Amino acid sequence: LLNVGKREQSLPGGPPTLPLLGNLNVFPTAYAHYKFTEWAREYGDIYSLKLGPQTAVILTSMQACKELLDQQSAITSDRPASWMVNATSKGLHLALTRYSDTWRTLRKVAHSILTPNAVVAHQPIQVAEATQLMYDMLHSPEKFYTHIRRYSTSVIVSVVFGKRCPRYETPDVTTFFELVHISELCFEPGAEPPLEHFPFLHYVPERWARWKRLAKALNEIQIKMYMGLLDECEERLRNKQGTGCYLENVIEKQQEYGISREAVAYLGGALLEAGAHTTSAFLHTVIMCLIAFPDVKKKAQEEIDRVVGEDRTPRMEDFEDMPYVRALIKETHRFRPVAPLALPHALTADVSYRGYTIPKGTIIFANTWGIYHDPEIYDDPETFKPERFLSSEYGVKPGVSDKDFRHTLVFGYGRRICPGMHLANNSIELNVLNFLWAFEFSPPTDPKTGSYLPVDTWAYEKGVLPAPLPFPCEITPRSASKASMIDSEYLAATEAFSKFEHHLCEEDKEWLKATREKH
Ligand code: HEM
Repeated sequence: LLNVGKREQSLPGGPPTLPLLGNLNVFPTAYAHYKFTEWAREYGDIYSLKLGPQTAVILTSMQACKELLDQQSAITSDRPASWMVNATSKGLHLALTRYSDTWRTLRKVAHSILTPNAVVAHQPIQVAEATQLMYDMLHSPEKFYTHIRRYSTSVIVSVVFGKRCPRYETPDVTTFFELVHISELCFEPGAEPPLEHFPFLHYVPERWARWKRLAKALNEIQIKMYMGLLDECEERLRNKQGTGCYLENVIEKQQEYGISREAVAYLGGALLEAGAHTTSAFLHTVIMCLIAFPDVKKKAQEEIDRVVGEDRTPRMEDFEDMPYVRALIKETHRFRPVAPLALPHALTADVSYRGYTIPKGTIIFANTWGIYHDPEIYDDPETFKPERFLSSEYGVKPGVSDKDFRHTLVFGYGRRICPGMHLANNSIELNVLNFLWAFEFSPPTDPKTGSYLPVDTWAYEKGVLPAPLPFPCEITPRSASKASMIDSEYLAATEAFSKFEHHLCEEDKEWLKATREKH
């Protein structure tokens, strides 16, 4: 017991520890990336924390992340042992499950739809949904925040489960965001006590154990939603109304893949959970930056006006001709990374690194936020400046080596790197082009003075994947001809939508009929 909480000699240094607790008394329970970054400036790019008997190591340089997580990925690709993960998804959640045969199978199956080539097949529905997003923002701009959430959910539910969500009020969307909320509570650092180390906690009755109640609530909602969507896929296949969606393909090859029906449902659910909230959080941040930094918006709009002009809507191919818009997207990832600490990795064997011995079972946090906000690497890192990515490939300041950098840093590390990044990039590129082409974005004005109100670019949710908190924004079409083009393109998208509309509820069908008849 005397040694519990004490930092072993072989570990990298870190904040002073207390007996038994280690650093638990100072471990941040919200916005952990800020505190981890503050400690990195004091203890260096690799330091350790003791969470009772558990060790965690925090990496805050590209060199350490590359050498440990990318190059030694055979032993650094586990996830931390978690009672919560088992209780909520029986270890079948691709993003959270341990590095095991189950993970390998799920990852292989997921990979088959998410390669750069495979995602091309899903572009028509992505383009159609992005058109609806413009349509929604045109007709009810005050609800832009939820329109974006609807978009990102509908794209993944269509691609994965073959069913779209035309409204934010569509039951699948509201259920999903309820699920995301409970899930954030379940997986916040500190939500679950160290059950592996203090097994007696397993016996705490549910009414006193918040973690047990949260797990139960999450599990119930996941099972109901994912199994329901799987049932609908099977019904469409039986009725020969297949959409070509991902789960329909998996169901047909289920025996070949050797995975259970429950695992198929959880795989779909994991893709939805990992893909929808991340994409919408990024798009919200883009809009926040456009209103907070009007000079950037102006330059990006000048570029899109030059390349696309007034007479047509943007196309994916236009992106290649827009270096400034590309730089804007890279700077948004740097300025407010969607996953500031990626997802935690864990070691399946002891690792020797820079003279330290880091034991098997250690949790590794890659501090993407700390890397992207390091003043030794980026000139004025707290300023939003896409130009930095025009003057150097990775945006680093002159004289700094960028040999360890890669553009996929925001998507994580090693064997756990995000398998959905190509699908995500298509959504990001398409919508950023559409936003800049179609709309004028500005902060609300003070009714007394008429001047713009300040935008708080720090107002983010708590959690592992913090999204901007809802914020006010004035959105108007850039011209009347663009507004009417958006209406007609929305109508033209009806065909691309139709095969994903078999299982819509009555309210959705009525809403669609009404909006289509209007034009
Ligand atoms: C802006 C959008 C996105 C960002 C920034 C993002 C970022 C990330 C990050 C940082 C990780 C953790 C990697 C690690 O552990 O090192 C991750 C994992 C994952 N992402 Fe994404 N992601 C995005 C969109 C998507 C989409 C659209 C999908 C699916 C359709 C997806 C599916 C997954 C899955 C399944 C994992 C878990 C992989 C595993 O543990 O093996 N993500 N993502």
